Amino acid sequence: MTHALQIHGLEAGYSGQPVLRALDLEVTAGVTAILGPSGCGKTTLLRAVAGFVTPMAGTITVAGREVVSGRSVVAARRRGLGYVPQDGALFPHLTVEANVGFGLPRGQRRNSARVSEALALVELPAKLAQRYPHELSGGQQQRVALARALAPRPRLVLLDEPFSSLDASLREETGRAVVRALRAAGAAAVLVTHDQGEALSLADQVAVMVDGSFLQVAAPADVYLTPADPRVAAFLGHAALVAGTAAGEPDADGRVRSASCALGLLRLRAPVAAGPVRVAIRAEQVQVAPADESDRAGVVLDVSFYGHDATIRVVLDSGEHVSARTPANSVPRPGDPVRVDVVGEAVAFAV
Ligand SMILES: Nc1ncnc2c1ncn2[C@@H]1O[C@H](COP(=O)(O)OP(=O)(O)OP(=O)(O)O)[C@@H](O)[C@H]1O
Repeated sequence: MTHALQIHGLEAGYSGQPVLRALDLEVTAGVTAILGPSGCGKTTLLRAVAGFVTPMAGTITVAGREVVSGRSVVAARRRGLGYVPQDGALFPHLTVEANVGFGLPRGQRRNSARVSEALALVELPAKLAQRYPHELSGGQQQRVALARALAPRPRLVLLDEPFSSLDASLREETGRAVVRALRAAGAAAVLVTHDQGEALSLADQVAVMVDGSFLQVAAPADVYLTPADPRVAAFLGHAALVAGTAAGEPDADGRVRSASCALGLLRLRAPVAAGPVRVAIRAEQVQVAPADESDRAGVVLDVSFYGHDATIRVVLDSGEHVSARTPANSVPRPGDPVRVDVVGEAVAFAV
C-alpha cells in the first residue's frame, strides 16, 4: 500500500525565515500526532501539507502523488486531503447536512446518501442533519467538521488541535469518536496537538517536534518509555533530569546499565557509555517518605493537590528538583525533610 503521507527534507517558514528544518515523516495508516511546545512549528507543518504555506525545500507526497517537489506545487484544493481546523469553521448559515455536503465536489453537494454516510461515520444521529451549528454542542460541531472532511473519502485528514476548545471530559470522548470515525473511513490522519495525554492516548505514532525538527518519531509507548533525547523525556511526562555518572560491569559493547546520582544508584532501562550522564526520572517513579537528618534526600518545595493524587516537588540536597506523584492521603507539607526512592528503571543520556 502507498503511504498516506511522505515528507522528505521539508523546509518551510515565513518571509524567508525557516521554521521547519529538514523534516522527514512517513504516515502509512492510523493517527500520527505531531506533539510539541507552543511555537515549535506544528501548525506550519500542517499548513505546508495542506497547501497553505509554500515550502522552501523538500518534497511532500500525499497518497502516492507528489504535491510539493522543487518549484512544482499542487494547489491546496487539488491535494485530495481533508482538513479540520481548530474551531471546526462550520458555515453558521448552513444546516449540518449542507455543511457536510460542502465537503463534496461541486456537482455532488446534494448527494444525501454520502452526507448521511459521513454523519454515521462520526456517530451523529440523522435527526441532527437539519440543525444549524449554533444548535449543536462544541463536540458535535467538531464531529460535523470531521464528517465534512471525510465526505469525499480522502486517504489523509489533517486535524489542527481539533479538541482544544472543548472541556476536558468532552475532549476525551470526542477524541475517541474521531479516531473511531477515521478508522471506519479507512483514512490516515495527522493530528497536531500540544496535549501529551491526547497524543499518547489517541495516536498510533507520535512525532515529537522541538524548534522545527523531529526529535523522535515512534509508537506512543516508545516515545514515553524510551525517549531518544533528554528534551523528549523532559517534555513528555515532565521528567526531571538529574546529573549522574554511569558505571558498572560493561557489556560486550562496553556499555553499562546503572548510574549513580543524587537519588542513589539507579538501574537503567537501556545501556549507555560509562561516564557523565543526565538521568530522566518521572514523577510516577518517585516515592517520598518522612525522613530525619540521617536519611533525608531533600525538602518539600511545594505540593499540588489534585484530589485523586498530589504532585510533590522536592529540592534535593544537591540543589536539583524532582517531582513525586503520591496518593492524596499521605501528603507532606512544604519544608518537610523527605527521603526519596526511585521505583523501576530510569533512562540515562550521555553528556
Ligand atoms: N503567518 C506567520 N508569519 C510569520 N511568522 C509566523 C506566522 N505563523 C507562525 N509564525 C511563526 O512561526 C513559528 C511556528 O509557529 P506555528 O504556529 O507553526 O507553531 P505551533 O507549534 O503550531 O504553535 P502553537 O502550539 O502555539 O499553535 C512561531 O515562531 C510563529 O511565531
